[in-house]
Amino acid sequence: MPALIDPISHINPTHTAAWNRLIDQAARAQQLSIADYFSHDEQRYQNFNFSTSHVQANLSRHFINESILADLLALAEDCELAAAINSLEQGLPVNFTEHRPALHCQLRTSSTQTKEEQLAADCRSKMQRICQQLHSQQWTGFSGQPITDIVSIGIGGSDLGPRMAAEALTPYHNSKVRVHFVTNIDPCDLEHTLAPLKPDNTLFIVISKSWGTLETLTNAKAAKRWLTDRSQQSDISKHFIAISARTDLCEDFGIDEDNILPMWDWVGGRFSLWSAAGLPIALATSYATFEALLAGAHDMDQHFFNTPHRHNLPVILALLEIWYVNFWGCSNVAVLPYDHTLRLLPNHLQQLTMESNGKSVDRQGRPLNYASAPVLWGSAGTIGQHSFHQLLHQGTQLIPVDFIVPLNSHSSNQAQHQHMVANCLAQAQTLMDGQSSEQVKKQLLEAGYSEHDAALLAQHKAMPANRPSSIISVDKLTPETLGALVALYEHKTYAASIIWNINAFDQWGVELGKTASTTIYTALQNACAGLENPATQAACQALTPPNIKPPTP
Ligand SMILES: O=P(O)(O)OC[C@H]1O[C@H](O)[C@H](O)[C@@H](O)[C@@H]1O
Repeated sequence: MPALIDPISHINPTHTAAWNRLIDQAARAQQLSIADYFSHDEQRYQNFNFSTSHVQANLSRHFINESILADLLALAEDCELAAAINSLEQGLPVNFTEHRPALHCQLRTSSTQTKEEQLAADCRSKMQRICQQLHSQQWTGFSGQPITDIVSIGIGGSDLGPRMAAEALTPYHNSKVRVHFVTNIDPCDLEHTLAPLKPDNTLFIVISKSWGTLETLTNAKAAKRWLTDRSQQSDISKHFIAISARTDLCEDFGIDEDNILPMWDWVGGRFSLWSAAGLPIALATSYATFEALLAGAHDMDQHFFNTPHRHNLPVILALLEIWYVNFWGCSNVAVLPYDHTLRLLPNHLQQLTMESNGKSVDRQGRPLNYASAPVLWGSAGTIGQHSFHQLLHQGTQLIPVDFIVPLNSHSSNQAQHQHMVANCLAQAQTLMDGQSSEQVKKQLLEAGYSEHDAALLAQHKAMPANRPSSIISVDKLTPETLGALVALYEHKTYAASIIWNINAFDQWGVELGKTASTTIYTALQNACAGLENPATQAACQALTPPNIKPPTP
C-alpha cells in the first residue's frame, strides 16, 4: 500500500488566535439581540446579502457583525482554507485516507483538458444517446413495446441525489417515460413499485459504484427474477442498464457491455449525481436539462474557487456553521425548503453533510477537542410549521435554520405561491423577533383574562426571540439554480471540514454495521449461532422462537 500523504495542512483550529477572539465575541454577542444589530446598522440587510449567479442569501438575521465576520474570516485564514480550496480545484488527493482526489467539479465542466474531464465527457455522450433512444421510444423491450417506466435501484449517494433532483425538476418531466426509485432492502419497496408495472415496458437502472452494496444487489436480483419470470434470460440486455465503477461485476450480473456506464473512485458517492448516476434525472426530464443542472453547479464551482472569502457564499455559510456549532454550542441545524418539489433536499443534504463531516478524529487521527458536523434535518415548508416548528420557536435548543425559497413559482397560481413566500418570511421574522410575555399579557388582559391567568398564560405563549436564520433564495427553481444550490452545500461542507481539520471525503463509519448485518443474517438462519453480543443474541432468540421456521434464504 502506498503511504498516506495528505496535501492539506494540519491545523487545530482551537490553537489559532482567531478561535480565542471568537470565544470572546460569542460571550459579547450572547448579550445582544439580532434586533440590536439592525438598530445599529441601517444597511444591515444589504450588508449581509450575498449573491452568486443563481443563488442569493440574506444572512442579516444572524448574530454577526463586521467584527465577528472579520474574526471568522481570520479563522479561515489561520486554517489555510484558501490553499485547501486550491488543492480541491487542482485535483490533489484531498481524500488522503483513501489515496484519492475529489474530482466531482470535473464532472460539470465543458472542458476536456484533464483525463477525468475527457472520461466524463465520453460518459455524457453515452448518456445522451441512451436518453435519445428512450425518449424517442426507439428502445423497445422484449415484446417490442416501448419502455414507459424506468426503475432506478440504488442507495445512499446512488439514490438520494438523483431522486432529489428528479423530484425537484418535476416541471421539466417529459411525458414519454416515468422514473421510479427503489432503495430499501425492505422487499416491499421494490414490490410496491413494480405492482402497477409490466415487464414489457420496464427498464431497470442499477446504480452502485462498488457493485457490492447489499440493498442494491438484492433488489437488482429480485428485479431480474421479476423480469425473467416473464421473459427470457437473454432479454436482460433490453431491460437493464448498470452504472458502476466495477464494470466487470456488472457483466457477471448479465448486463450488456453497451448498457454499462462508468463511475470512478475519484467521485465520492454523495457527489455522484453529476455523473452517470444522474441518468435517471436526464431520463425523467431531458438530457439538456441534465446539462443545465451541471452548468449551474459549474457556476457555483467558479464562485467558490475565485471569489474572495468575504463574498464567497459557501465559505461564509461554512463559517456561520462553525460559529454556531463551536461558539454557541448548537448541535442541530434545520434546512427548510419552501418549495414542495425540493422536499427531498434535506435527505440529500443529510448524507452530504453528515456522512462527510460526522467525524471525531482530525486528519492526523487524533480525537477532536471540539465539535464537528451538527445534525441536519428538515422538511418542506409550510408542512413543518404544523409540526416541529413548535420546537424551533419555543424549544430549549438554538437551531439555526436555512430557509430555501424560489421567489417565482412554476405554477401560474402566483397568489397561492405568495402564501408560500409570506410564510417563509413570517417564520424567519417570528424566530428573530419572538414575542415578549409582557406583550402577550397585555393582549390577554384586553381580551378579558384575570391578572393571574393572563400572567400565567403569557409565560406559555411568549416566544423567545433571537433564533437565527438564513434566507437562501433563487429566482425560480430551474436546473441551473438547483445545480448551483446543491453545489453551494457541497462546497460549504468542504470548507467547514477544512476548519475542523477533518477529511470530508471518506465514510469509514458506515462499514462496521454492514459487516455486522451479514453475521446476524446468517445467525437468523442458523438458530442464532455465533452471536457474541448478548443483546443481539437475545433479540435473535425473540425474533426466531423455536416454533417459527427460520426465513428461507
Ligand atoms: O454506490 P454504492 O457503492 O452502492 O454505495 C452506496 C452508498 O453506500 C455506502 O454505504 C456509503 O455510505 C455511501 O456513501 C454510498 O453512496
